[in-house]
Amino acid sequence: MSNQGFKAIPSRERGLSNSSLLSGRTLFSRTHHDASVSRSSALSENTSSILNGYAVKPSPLTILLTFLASISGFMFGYDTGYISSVLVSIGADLGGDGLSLTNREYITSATSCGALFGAIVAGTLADAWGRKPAIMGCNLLFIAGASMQCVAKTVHFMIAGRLVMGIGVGIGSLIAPLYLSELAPSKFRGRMVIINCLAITGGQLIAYALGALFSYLHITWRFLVGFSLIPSMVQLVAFLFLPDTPRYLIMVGKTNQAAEVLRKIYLDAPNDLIAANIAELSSFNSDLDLENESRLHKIWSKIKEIHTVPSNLRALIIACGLQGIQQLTGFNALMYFSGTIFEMIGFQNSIGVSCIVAGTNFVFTIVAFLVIDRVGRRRIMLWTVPGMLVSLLVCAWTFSHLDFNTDESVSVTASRAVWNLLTVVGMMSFVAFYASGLGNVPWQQSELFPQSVRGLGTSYATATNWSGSLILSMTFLTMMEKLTPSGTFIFFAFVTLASVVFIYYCYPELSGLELEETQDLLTGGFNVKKSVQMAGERKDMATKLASFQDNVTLDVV
Ligand SMILES: O[C@H]1[C@H](O)[C@@H](O)[C@H](O)[C@@H](O)[C@H]1O
Repeated sequence: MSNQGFKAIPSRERGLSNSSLLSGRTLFSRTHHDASVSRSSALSENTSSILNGYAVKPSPLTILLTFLASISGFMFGYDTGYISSVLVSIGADLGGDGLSLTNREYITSATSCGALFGAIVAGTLADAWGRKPAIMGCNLLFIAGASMQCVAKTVHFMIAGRLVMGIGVGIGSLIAPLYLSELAPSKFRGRMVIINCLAITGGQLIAYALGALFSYLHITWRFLVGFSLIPSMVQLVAFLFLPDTPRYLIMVGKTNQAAEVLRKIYLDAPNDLIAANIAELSSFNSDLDLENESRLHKIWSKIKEIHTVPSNLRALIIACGLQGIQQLTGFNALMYFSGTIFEMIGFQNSIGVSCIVAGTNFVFTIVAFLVIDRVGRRRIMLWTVPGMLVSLLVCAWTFSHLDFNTDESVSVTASRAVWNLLTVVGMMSFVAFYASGLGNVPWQQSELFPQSVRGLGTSYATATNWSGSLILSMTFLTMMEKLTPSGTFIFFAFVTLASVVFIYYCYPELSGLELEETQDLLTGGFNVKKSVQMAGERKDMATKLASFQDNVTLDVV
């Protein structure tokens, strides 16, 4: 097939934004006279939206890529999830009389430290090598890290294995949602990224459940770690045969390959439309302007671009803000320490109770999956984050009626049982509200940034996430001791209140927007009101298009 129709032209030669949208549109309408096209172009804004109309349901390739890319999410969840039961079962396997508290802390936080480092470099790697090689690179790190842990005989070697695996987790936590966002037709984008979140929470649940099962059956923890080798090998081998995202391929000028992938995503779309779409996407590609620059110069230009272009800076504030509040509102404290908390208030089976937290998290991620593209990111957040706030206050209140005496076995009186039950209900409702919104929406981060700084921007945001997770895991138990459990949960409630204000004023509705349209929206302000109005218009347009298609089908019949 000829490359002529969609030769990538540097943006400076063509002019950006609206004019480029026009060029794609005009090229398309000039070259295509199909009836279905003129009806779409009458209703749509750019070729991506027109293409979107052809994605009635996700194509087989889209489904395959979504599930295979989400293995990275599974690894993220499984690797952060199995450690709590491994720590309990290691005993003296790493030498000495068993693990000291400090060693436990080092082994646990090595993964978060590695992940923080991985997140910082991941965006730049993804831009330099491509999304697909970055996914394969993190598989190699998973495999190396897990193998090191399986054979570890000393604490130091175990920590090194956790660190190597952590770097893979950090890179994977950025690349999988980035890969999915760049691949997805915009009407499925939210759900496709949430499938990766389902894999994270599912991985955590499976790790907890297997941990409980293995310790019950007295199976060595090394098998629990070794199990993680299977999904990483599957993903590594599968990606040898799978493509990179069309947007990345266009970014590096491989337009023929991009066309091939687009054809498999939008099965019924005419070739001219795909050519026009590639021409349009190329016009957003400022990387072509830097074609002859050194790699270091390119990186520096991107760093400058993300801080000095106001719309990029706003995107950065939103992405880092959401990732920061995802962690600092305290969810992972429950994920990592719910067993400890429940033990403190007199529950016997702490691993079982931790499964309840992980299970609720997983189930409500399914709820988010079902509603995100229909209800919208902003609306979900404005409904669920206040719910988290109320649940945290309930927990603070019930904690104040409980005696946190870890040394004595507490006899369970009737009134204590009621407070215990209320505490569990408060925590489960906190987790449910979290998982329906804040647990997932921040991972839609890629849609905030334009192609040229998408890798870098998501690196900042993912690094914020891992820093928050590290801070929380290092301070939570101390906070419980110094501020009291009620005080700690009131602190989280304050952070949650501030988050509601942040979301209300700074987070526009991005559902249904093409990735290239976000930059326009964030120009001149956060434009929250305008975004809500545009979301309404897009919904109307989708309804009109659907009824138009129905009528055309009826006419044809
Ligand atoms: O989105 C995920 C998910 O909510 C996980 O359950 C949590 O452990 C992660 O920190 C978070 O990033």
